[in-house]
Amino acid sequence: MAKVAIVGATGKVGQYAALSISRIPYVNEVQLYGRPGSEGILEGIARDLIDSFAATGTDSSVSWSCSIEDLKGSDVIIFTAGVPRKAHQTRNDLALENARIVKDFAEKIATIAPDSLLLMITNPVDIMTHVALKYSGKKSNEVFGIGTHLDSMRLKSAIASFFKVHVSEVHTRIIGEHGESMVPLWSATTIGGIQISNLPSFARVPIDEIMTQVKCSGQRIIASKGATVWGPGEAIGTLIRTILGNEDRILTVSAYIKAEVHNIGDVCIGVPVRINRSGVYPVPIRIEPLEVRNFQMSVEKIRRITKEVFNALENGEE
Ligand SMILES: NC(=O)c1ccc[n+]([C@@H]2O[C@H](COP(=O)([O-])OP(=O)(O)OC[C@H]3O[C@@H](n4cnc5c(N)ncnc54)[C@H](O)[C@@H]3O)[C@@H](O)[C@H]2O)c1
Ligand SMILES: O=C(O)C[C@H](O)C(=O)O
Repeated sequence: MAKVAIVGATGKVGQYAALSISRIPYVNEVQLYGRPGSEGILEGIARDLIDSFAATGTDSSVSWSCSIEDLKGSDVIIFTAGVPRKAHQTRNDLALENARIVKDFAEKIATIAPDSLLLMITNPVDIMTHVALKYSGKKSNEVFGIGTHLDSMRLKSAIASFFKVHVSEVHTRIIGEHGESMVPLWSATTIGGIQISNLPSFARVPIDEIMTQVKCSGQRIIASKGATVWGPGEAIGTLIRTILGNEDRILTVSAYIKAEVHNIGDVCIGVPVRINRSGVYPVPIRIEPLEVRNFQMSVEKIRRITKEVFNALENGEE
C-alpha cells in the first residue's frame, strides 16, 4: 500500500489528480498539500473527495497539510504547483517563474522525502523535471515528468478515430518536447499489431492535420474552458497505477537520458521508459533518420532553455 501526495492540490489539475489516484487500489493515503493559508480550501477538497468514496467503494484515507514536513513517507509526490499558461502563451513562457517554485520545493524535499519518487506535471514539464532532478539531488530514475504521455494519448485517439478502431488497437508514441517540437514516431505506430505504414489506408492519413490537432489541443482547451484537467488527470492516474502496481509498462514520459536515443542525451525529455515501483528506466531505441533529426532539434531546444533557466536560477535573475 502507498501514500501519494499532491503538491498544488488546490489547483485544477491537482484536484482532479486527487480523484483519479484515490481510485487506485494500491493507494491507501492521499495527501493534499497546499501553500500556507490554503487550509480551508484543502479541507473542503478533502471532504468533497471523501463524499465520492461511498459511490466508488474507495477505501483510502485523505489528509491535507500546509506543512512540508508532512510529505515525509510519501511513496510518490505529484507536483502540480505553479502558474498555468494563458491561451496566447507558450508553455516555455512559464519557465523561469515556475522553475523558482520547483527549485525551492526540490531543495526542501531533498531531506524531508529522500526516498519518494517525484512526478512533475508543472509546465514547461521537461525543463521543470530537470530543475527538480538537479535541486532535489535525487537519482535520475526517481524524478520524471508527464512529458509526452498526454500527447501520445491524444495521437492515439486521433489515429483510432481516423481508422475507426478501438483505441486499445492503436499503439503509438510521441517523443521529445511536450510542446511545439514534439516528434511523432510513425515507425513505432501499429494498429492491431500491424505497422501503420503497411496498411494501404496509411497513405490517406492527414498526418499534418492530426499533428496540428495534437500540438494545439492544450491551447484550444485552455482558450475555451480555461484549463486542461481530465486528460492530464487520467494520465497521472495511469502513471501512478503503473508505478505502484510495479507493472513494468513502457510509457513515454520526461526522463533524464544519457545516450539512449542514437547517443543523444544529457537532457530531460519525453522518451519511452520502463516504469515500475522504483521509478523510470529509459529504453534504448533506434528510430528512422528523419525522426532522429527531429528529436535532435527538440533536444537542442530543450537543452538551450534548460541552460538559460539554470543560469538565471544560479544568478538570482528576476
Ligand atoms: N504537463 C502537462 O501535461 C500539464 C497538464 C495540465 C497542466 N499542467 C501544468 O500544471 C500546472 C498547474 O495547472 P492548473 O491548471 O492546475 O493551475 P491552477 O492555477 O489551477 O493551480 C495551480 C496550483 O499551484 C499553486 N501555486 C501557484 N503559485 C504557487 C507558488 N508560487 N508556490 C506554490 N504553489 C503555487 C496554486 O496554489 C495551485 O494549487 C501549470 O503549470 C500547468 O501548465 C501541465
Ligand atoms: O497546454 C497546456 O498548457 C496544458 C498541458 O500541457 C496540456 O497539454 O494539456
